[in-house]
Amino acid sequence: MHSLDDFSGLWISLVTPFADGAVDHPALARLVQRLRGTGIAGFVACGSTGEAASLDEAEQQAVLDTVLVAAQGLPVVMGLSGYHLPKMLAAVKATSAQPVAGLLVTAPCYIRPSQSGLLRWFTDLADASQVPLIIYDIPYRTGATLDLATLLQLARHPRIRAIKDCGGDAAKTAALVASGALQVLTGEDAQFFSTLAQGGAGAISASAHGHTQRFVKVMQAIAEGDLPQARTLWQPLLPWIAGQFAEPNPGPIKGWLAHYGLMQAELRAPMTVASQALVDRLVTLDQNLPPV
Ligand SMILES: O=C(O)C1=N[C@H](C(=O)O)C[C@H](O)C1
Repeated sequence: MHSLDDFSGLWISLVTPFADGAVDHPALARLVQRLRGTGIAGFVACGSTGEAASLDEAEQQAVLDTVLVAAQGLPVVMGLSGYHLPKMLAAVKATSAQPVAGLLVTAPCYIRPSQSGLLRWFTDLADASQVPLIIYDIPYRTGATLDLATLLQLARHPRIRAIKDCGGDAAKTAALVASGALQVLTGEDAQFFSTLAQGGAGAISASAHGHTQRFVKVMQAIAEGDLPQARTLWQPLLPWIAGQFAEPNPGPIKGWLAHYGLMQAELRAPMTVASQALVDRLVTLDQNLPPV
């Protein structure tokens, strides 16, 4: 699967399993194989949920290789983040030459550029890429806020197609969806329903590693205009989603996956495993969910 025009649907922002300090490639491949037939649109490798910040370049490439093989043709988007423009340009060039559907790219973290600096950053990266870019708007991680006007200007670039919206600004989300300029994918799992109901294109989600078919069915019900059915499926999931972010992501989802024997609950420092109390709470919530 190569470059994609349409990023709509549910994308799983994959965790990176570890075993004894190393990337656990067999567990990663099993996870992808387990999820690929659930009705999702595709996978994101090396997002924030994938602990990309703790992987060196060779490990990131190896994760991408494993996901591309295991996905068996389902689209794969690669996460890229940094604050050194020449290094980012090199990473964009090298990664976009591979069979990825797109790149998920953050604003530069820590340095807090102006809006014109952000415009330049994303334009330079999009110019260097052979595949579309999804702007990963996450000011609470990067320290940089992208204004609506900046995003609308970026949307004019032929290779900037979508936004992963963690902007925390409901008015900006609504205006972006209404503009039709970019496909809006929520990156805040609790806003899955509201983004889709407003006409957003989908989600890039960490928590949808679990109860994936329920997420997909909510999406389908909204697309069919069946809001009562969508609400019935969605509302019982909310405490579970809140639990997934009650401690730093991806500790809870890794703990939950480990509880079901799908991988080890291992993170790289300074990220930490979820508390046993939280994992127990998530498992109890699983048991109380009505069937889909
Ligand atoms: O890695 C991601 O993509 C996601 N990251 C968010 C975060 O910053 O923790 C959460 C979202 O579900 C997906």
